[in-house]
Amino acid sequence: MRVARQEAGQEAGQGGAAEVLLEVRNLAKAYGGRRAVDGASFQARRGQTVGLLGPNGAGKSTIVGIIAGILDADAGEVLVDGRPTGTGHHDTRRRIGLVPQELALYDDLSALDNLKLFGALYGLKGAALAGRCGAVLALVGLADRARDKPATFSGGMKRRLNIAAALLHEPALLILDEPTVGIDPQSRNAIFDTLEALQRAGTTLVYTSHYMEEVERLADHIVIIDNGRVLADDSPAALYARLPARAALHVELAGPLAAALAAALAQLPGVAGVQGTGAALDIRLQDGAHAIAVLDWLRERGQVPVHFATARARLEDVFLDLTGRTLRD
Ligand SMILES: Nc1ncnc2c1ncn2[C@@H]1O[C@H](COP(=O)(O)OP(=O)(O)OP(=O)(O)O)[C@@H](O)[C@H]1O
Repeated sequence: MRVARQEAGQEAGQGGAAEVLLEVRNLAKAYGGRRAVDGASFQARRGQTVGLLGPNGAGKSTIVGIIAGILDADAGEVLVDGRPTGTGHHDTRRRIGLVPQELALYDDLSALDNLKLFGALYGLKGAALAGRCGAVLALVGLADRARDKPATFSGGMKRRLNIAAALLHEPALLILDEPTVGIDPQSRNAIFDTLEALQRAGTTLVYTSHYMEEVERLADHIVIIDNGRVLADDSPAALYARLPARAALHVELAGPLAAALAAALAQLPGVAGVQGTGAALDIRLQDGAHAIAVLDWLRERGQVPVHFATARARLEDVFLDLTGRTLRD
């Protein structure tokens, strides 16, 4: 998959490093007095998948709305292929497809007629429109449901139809705003299959999510957003390398741990942090070897775990380290 994406960049004539397709510079937007986006900058190279990761309210939808030209920024600019997007720049906007969080489908029309309607809005007609409708339905795995109405679809199937609609005009950049929220695992996998096919074809993707595991699976670059600001902008491997805690120990005790013991636990050598209250604790460790010493320390104080498990650190912990909060509080 990565090889195919590199080739897509090379076809664009850039040799090893693909050229920048999307450039977001110092975006800012406030609603009333509240800053939703506060000086956010990042790039997507051609053929790359950028994961925009942040908790609810971080500003992701506002950023992608500005990129897609459906919201105006207070400051900053968005360039696609070096040219501005936004009001009055229809040619550039045509290079972008947006799959919004809110579904935009007509329940009374068949899946195919929905697509014909969206395609007509992009100026497609006749055989070209029919061909694109067939191609995008096949890509999202809904070819056999073309004549059915979205009213009869599951939430995940509706979302796949929404992705199909955003692809009709063959955008170079596809933006997906939390496309898997509230859908069944089967549709989630179907969406990932579709996105991986698009990656192989060289489409640049911007994927917003508050699920690190999704971003980690799909993205070759991760931009972490909180309070409208970019906190980190790196490859998954580089983000892993930053983690001060490389392992985690989950412990369930017979009863709640006294506050004084919890405080002492957090100070033990090799312990990078303790989360959780009561009997269930998540202890972050500089490396997995410290788990034995921590378990011994607890046992010596009469705190024998009823259950424990160790795990390697997750990329999600990068957010915790940056903000002191989890992605999903
Ligand atoms: N139309 C609006 N009017 C007022 N405030 C808004 C509006 N849209 C967003 N906000 C606020 O701006 C901030 C950023 O919201 P945004 O929807 O961009 O975040 P998000 O990261 O996409 O979150 P979510 O995952 O919940 O959609 C939040 O504080 C939100 O309440």
